[in-house]
Amino acid sequence: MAIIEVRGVRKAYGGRPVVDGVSFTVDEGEIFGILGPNGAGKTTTVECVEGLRIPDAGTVRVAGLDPVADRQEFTHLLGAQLQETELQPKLTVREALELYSAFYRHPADRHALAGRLGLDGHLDRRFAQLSGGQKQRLFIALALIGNPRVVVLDELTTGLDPRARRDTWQLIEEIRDGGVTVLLVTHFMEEAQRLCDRIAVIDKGRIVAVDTPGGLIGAAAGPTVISFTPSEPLAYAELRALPGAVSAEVTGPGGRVVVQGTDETANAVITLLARRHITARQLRVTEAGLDDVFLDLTEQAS
Ligand SMILES: Nc1ncnc2c1ncn2[C@@H]1O[C@H](COP(=O)(O)OP(=O)(O)OP(=O)(O)O)[C@@H](O)[C@H]1O
Repeated sequence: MAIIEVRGVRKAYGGRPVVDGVSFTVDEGEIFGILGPNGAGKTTTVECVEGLRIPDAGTVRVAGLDPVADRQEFTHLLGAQLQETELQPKLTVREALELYSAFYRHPADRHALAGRLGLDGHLDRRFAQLSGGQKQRLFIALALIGNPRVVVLDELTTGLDPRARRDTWQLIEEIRDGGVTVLLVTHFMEEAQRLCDRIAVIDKGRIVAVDTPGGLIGAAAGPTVISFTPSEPLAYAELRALPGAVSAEVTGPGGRVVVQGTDETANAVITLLARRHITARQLRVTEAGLDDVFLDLTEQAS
């Protein structure tokens, strides 16, 4: 059942539409990703969901509540980790958790939450002394402290090292497994592919696709990627003309060829190479990733 319903939301700044008729629904218990290039309107969209910006047109409902008109009830329903959040540098982790839990009628158990987020060993540490990963874990704790049904996480893992990012992914999965619906804004394809049950791809203020990661990849123009380093150069036009090929390019100093297409394209590449007596080093045939889909979708729309 849908817990978030966004219908025809529009927002313009200085007459320039930055969110242009966005509609989507998020089911309870999902991790729903919002993916798109810089300036696509992702943050504006989720801030309309959070009630931090007021749409010029359209409606937002979260568990039936209007984020602006039903503000008081709404704050108990939704927890948000904001992009570029800062706290007072001298505030300790313990003080931040105490302060934020005082805002809510039924706050989560602070000690259990700190333990779950690996903050229990840092309770007396000041905000300014925390590492990037520890700050992010504190922001997640503050987003969860009101025991929300929905949590919004905006570019949560930007700036984290690969290990901290993976630890954060695990935390997000645990949050979802605890029954909380997660709305996640991200730039990272791997993150979206690994975590999200469904993804809305947004470009220039409009949604260009909504599907599961597998559904998006399956519907891509070229779901198969063939890459190899030929012993002799191959003409781009010849590769592009192969059956099912949607793109062909030579990448890197070694002249590595990357062709995107279908299984039929893979067979045609092999036939072409055999006919020309060209050896293909490190021939790889892989499924397209979400990054290929993202580039296809956002290029198509431009
Ligand atoms: N308060 C504002 N006043 C004027 N323009 C704004 C305001 N907020 C956002 N914009 C503009 O709206 C557009 C969409 O911004 P938004 O932050 O929603 O994009 P985004 O997809 O989240 O981008 P990013 O990935 O870079 O964070 C951008 O061109 C931005 O400059």
